[in-house]
Amino acid sequence: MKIALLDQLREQNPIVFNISNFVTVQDVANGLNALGASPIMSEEVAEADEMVGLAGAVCLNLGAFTLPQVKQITTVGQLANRQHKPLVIDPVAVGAVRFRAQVATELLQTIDPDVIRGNAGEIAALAGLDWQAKGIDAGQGSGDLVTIAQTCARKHHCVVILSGPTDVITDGQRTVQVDNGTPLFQTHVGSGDMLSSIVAAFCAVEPDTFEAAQTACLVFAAIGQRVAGTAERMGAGTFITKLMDALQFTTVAEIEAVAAYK
Ligand SMILES: Nc1ncnc2c1ncn2[C@@H]1O[C@H](COP(=O)(O)OP(=O)(O)OP(=O)(O)O)[C@@H](O)[C@H]1O
Ligand SMILES: Cc1ncsc1CCO
Ligand SMILES: [Mg+2]
Repeated sequence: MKIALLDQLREQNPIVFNISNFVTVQDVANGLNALGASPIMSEEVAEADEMVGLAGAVCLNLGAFTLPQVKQITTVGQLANRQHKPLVIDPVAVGAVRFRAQVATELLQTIDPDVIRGNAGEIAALAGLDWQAKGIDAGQGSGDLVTIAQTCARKHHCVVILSGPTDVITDGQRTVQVDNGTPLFQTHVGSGDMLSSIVAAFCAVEPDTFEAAQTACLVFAAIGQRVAGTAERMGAGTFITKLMDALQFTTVAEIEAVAAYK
């Protein structure tokens, strides 16, 4: 685990090009910015080539697309592949909505992501395994999470992050599990979207995407865990405010002190 990559990220301040959703776009921009990356968003396909060109990595969030946006998302993904920029996909609610699953499946036939980041319901759907997803949430299932993540990684030939109380990060062969975190993440819609964009930021500074992905998960979850530990009864509003502060100020040493992974 290369936790020191956080210092490298802050030093390099990589540009991360995000196609976000209208629900969480501001969290994604401010989360990246607070951590030390440089976010940029766009909805216009005419500037896609230039945008991908200036980015260190690209994150495509499938949270609330329209059909014209699917065209833009596909073009941006293809440009990222062509320009050899790391590409992260967040397949929001593909386990709960058939239309989304169909669009995501088609997208994955035309572009090659470096990382797919989703919760159990989303990753199980892309793995083709049984699970009862609930809207944007993970939902219920009885399958083994490591097996689900590995199946998805082997099927789509990329690194997969299955996030939740424990994050599973795998390239289909190697697997790491991050136990840090706090249930407070679930009180803020967009925690997952922030994580996906932060994974892209780490991919921009570390060519080994398996290393980048696991470090991003550990850094984000450990920072949230430290925030949760600062008050006995913290609510959703305070958590996100303090999380933004902590993304900015938490040091590598402070993360190393709480890091829990196997
Ligand atoms: N119960 C939990 N305990 C500890 N950490 C958690 C818990 N649930 C989620 N997390 C953490 O929250 C972050 C977001 O992951 P999550 O799986 O909730 O994403 P998501 O379902 O896509 O969220 P959303 O779509 O609402 O943005 C990750 O860092 C994960 O480790
Ligand atoms: C609530 C919601 N609906 C579509 S996207 C989104 C935010 C989580 O990605
Ligand atoms: Mg999500």
